[in-house]
Amino acid sequence: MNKSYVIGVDYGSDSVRSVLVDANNGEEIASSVFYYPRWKRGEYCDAALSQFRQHPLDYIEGLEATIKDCLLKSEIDNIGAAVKAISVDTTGSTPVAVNAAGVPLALLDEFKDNPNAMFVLWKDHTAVGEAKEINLHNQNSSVDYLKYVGGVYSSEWFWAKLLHVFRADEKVRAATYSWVEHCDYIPFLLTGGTQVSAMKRGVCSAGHKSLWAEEFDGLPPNSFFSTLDPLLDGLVDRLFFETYTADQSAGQLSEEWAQRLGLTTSVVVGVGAFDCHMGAVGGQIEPYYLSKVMGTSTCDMLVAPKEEVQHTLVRGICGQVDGSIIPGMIGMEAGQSAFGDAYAWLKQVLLWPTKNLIQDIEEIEAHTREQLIATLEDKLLFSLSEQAALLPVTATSELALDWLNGRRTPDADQSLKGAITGLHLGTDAPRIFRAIVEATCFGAKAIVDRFVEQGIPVKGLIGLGGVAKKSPFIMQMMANVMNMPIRIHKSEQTCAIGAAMFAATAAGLYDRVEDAMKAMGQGFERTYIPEEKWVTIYAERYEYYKALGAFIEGKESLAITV
Ligand SMILES: Nc1ncnc2c1ncn2[C@@H]1O[C@H](COP(=O)(O)OP(=O)(O)O)[C@@H](O)[C@H]1O
Ligand SMILES: O=C(CO)[C@@H](O)[C@@H](O)COP(=O)(O)O
Repeated sequence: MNKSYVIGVDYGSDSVRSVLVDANNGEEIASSVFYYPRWKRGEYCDAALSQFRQHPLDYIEGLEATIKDCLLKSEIDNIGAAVKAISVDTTGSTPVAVNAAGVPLALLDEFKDNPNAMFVLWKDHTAVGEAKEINLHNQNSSVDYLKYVGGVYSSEWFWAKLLHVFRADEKVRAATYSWVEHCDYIPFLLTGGTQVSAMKRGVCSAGHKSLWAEEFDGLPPNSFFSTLDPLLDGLVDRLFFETYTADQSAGQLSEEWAQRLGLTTSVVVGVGAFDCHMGAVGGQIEPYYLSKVMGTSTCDMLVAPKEEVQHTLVRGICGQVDGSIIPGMIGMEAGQSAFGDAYAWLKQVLLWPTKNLIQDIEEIEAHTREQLIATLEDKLLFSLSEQAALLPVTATSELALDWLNGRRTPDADQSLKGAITGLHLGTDAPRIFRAIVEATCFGAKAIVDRFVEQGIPVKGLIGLGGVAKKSPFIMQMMANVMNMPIRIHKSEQTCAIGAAMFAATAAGLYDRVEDAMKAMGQGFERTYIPEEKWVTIYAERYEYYKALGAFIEGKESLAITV
């Protein structure tokens, strides 16, 4: 029997990963990773301003390189003809300004080095002011357009970002015809789209970030946006009306891309969606289980049958959208803006002297310096975890707040900041690390609490993503803090595998993505069980965490009024 293969492409924050998968059983034949070169050099970004932009060429080069690499590594004869479909997931909201042909402005010579003409990465928070304005504007609207996105609009999302760019850059504004999400752009590119008006937009990005809802007959009307800012007048008519679930086809591979990749034009390209949504499917999500994709940030995904939850609005999450994860079910998303990024921050602080001062020590040869830095970079989090695991936890241990990149859920507010308290002369690096890890676990508990308070039961936890796989220390603490077992999925590339499952469904190899999930899912590798002896102290400290959060929030609003 001829085998069928599918490709899943997962665009993360730092790299794009592709997997070539046997569509019958989910066996991973090959995988390939490409780190965005311009992003790695820190180009077009300014962390102090929370500006994070990505050049479309980083994405396009990575797409070609990883898919070709997978095909080459597979060593399967005539593999090009056996690939049936490609699906793509990306971070989001990561939108870009495009011309009428759907070309991101940064691909035009005039804008090639202009960060405002590039993709505005999910973690770019330059639009904090615009998000606040959208929230106020909605309060004065006769229709609550934020009801399906948790009642609060975030600076991480589509409208806040595009309004910010329009205000900041007149030239970009004048050249813009429409705006598109990264996850909708890549399928459009692969299918050779030439008119942005014909681009198939996914319901996932549209519903969670752009305020598209069936109840509103699509996006909010032009009057909502033109009264927010006249610069937005008319834009909504150049965006989109229809949306599609990710099990549908966006078209077939164009002649140009078939040639570039060594595939055929009969390859089906699936409709795109966000990484964590496809990741939840790759990680075999079940109704009312919170699938936690734990990487740079977390995305906490939950599905529930439509008939059971369609009248329950959950406040303060990142949206509830019909079909955003599994077609036919309501997909709910919540998350933390910094999870692994909080550990990465501490790592960078601790490595600062090594990275900076060591350059001046002539006695150390250049390659030894580089080796030393690389080794420390590799080992630091593992070794901090080992030491932190040995520490006692008491009511007075150092306490931290995880809002280093603002707070996504509950109740998005990206202007909030992190904090560490309870420091003393005995506080060392492992103790600070322990407190930060604990804070990220408390942040995760606040999300579960919010779902439960709002009438959505959480029956269990599924752990996915880099941190879930790499850190037994963090996962055990998560189980202890939550007082709930957490099952870790086997898959190393859950998001890309999820994309491959959607590709197989879009190509018609399965009727429903649930069937693909069953046939291609890799199962779970281990479960962390709460340790009785720690549960009580974490429950006590969680109350301190909430009090610290309330204090910091109160202090900030005081500072603003002063
Ligand atoms: N040993 C470790 N312990 C805890 N966190 C880690 C460890 N190694 C890497 N990380 C964190 O994992 C995050 C990257 O997660 P990953 O899922 O690989 O990427 P992405 O979020 O781009 O999909 C980084 O923020 C990093 O700080
Ligand atoms: O916010 C979303 C999706 O809504 C994610 O794309 C974003 O958190 C990025 O995820 P990563 O942490 O890079 O895996």
